[in-house]
Amino acid sequence: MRLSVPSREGRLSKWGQSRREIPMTLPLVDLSASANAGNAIDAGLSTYGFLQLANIGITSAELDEVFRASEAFFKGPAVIKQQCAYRSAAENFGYQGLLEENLDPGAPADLKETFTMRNIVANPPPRERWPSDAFREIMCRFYAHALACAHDVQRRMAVTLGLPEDHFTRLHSGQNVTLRLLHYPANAALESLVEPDPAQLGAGAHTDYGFMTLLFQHGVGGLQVLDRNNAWIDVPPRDDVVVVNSGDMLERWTNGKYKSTMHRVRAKTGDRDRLSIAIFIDPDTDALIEALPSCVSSEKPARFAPISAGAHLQARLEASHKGRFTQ
Ligand SMILES: O=C(O)CCC(=O)C(=O)O
Ligand SMILES: [Fe+2]
Repeated sequence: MRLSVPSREGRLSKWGQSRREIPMTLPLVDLSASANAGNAIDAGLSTYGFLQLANIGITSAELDEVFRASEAFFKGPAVIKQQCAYRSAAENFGYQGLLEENLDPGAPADLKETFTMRNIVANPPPRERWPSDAFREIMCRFYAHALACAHDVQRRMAVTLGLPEDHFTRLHSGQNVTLRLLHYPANAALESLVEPDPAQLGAGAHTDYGFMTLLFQHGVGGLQVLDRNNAWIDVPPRDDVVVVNSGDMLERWTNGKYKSTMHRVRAKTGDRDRLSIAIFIDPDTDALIEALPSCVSSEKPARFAPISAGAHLQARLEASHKGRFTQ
């Protein structure tokens, strides 16, 4: 089954109407300090679809190790990148180079390169698809820990929504949970490789596809979130927080209560490359996403038709590939 992807204009105007103004600083929720973190997460995702979480359980040493491996890979030889090349949306694993993805399918291709890793603990691709054994071990360890931390957040969210604690975790085994390293080269590097279109972005405007995304930035900014006045608000990098945003499926699950907010990454114009790490917490393929009874009432009838998570993810990934990967 293929799902249609709304046009860029349609999506922009839809979010333009439903979102609140985004403050200069996103809400910050400290998981270790607040017994009511679930309520604060609920407030942030209902109001903005974005927030910052502190003390999620991942240490700066762990993050540094992943960022170091990421930097070494992206700086490394093209032959290794090609050995790990991305093959298909169905597999959702491997290296994509500059201009190989359009997160906004209606805009020029993204000025970034990525290494994507779906379901790598339960079902890792063979050894020869990885840059090295050490890289694979670092990524698998980080993936497992990040998923455990995300499950902790999901348990708090379920309780706040009046659901059994495991309501979301049991549908997020890892089958579609995806770790992604992203590299946005600075201008100098870009100019030597491609001729940038002035309208071209690091990552085109988009909403995320799944339940939620955890995003670690690393000193160099560029992430922007669209507010209801159609202004792009910078999300400055902080080493001590993870940015969390709700995706399309969580918006549907909560009947629009939690927003799947449009965001993008500016093209790098400074002299420093940007690195980020995203973990897409996406539901298992057979999960049926339909509005939670507690989010539907006579005043708020169900706004979205039920969908299968797998079909939605596949359709959005394929739209961003524009026929580049056909295997
Ligand atoms: O790299 C970033 O800061 C954001 C990337 C992003 O939004 C995505 O890959 O969905
Ligand atoms: Fe995103």
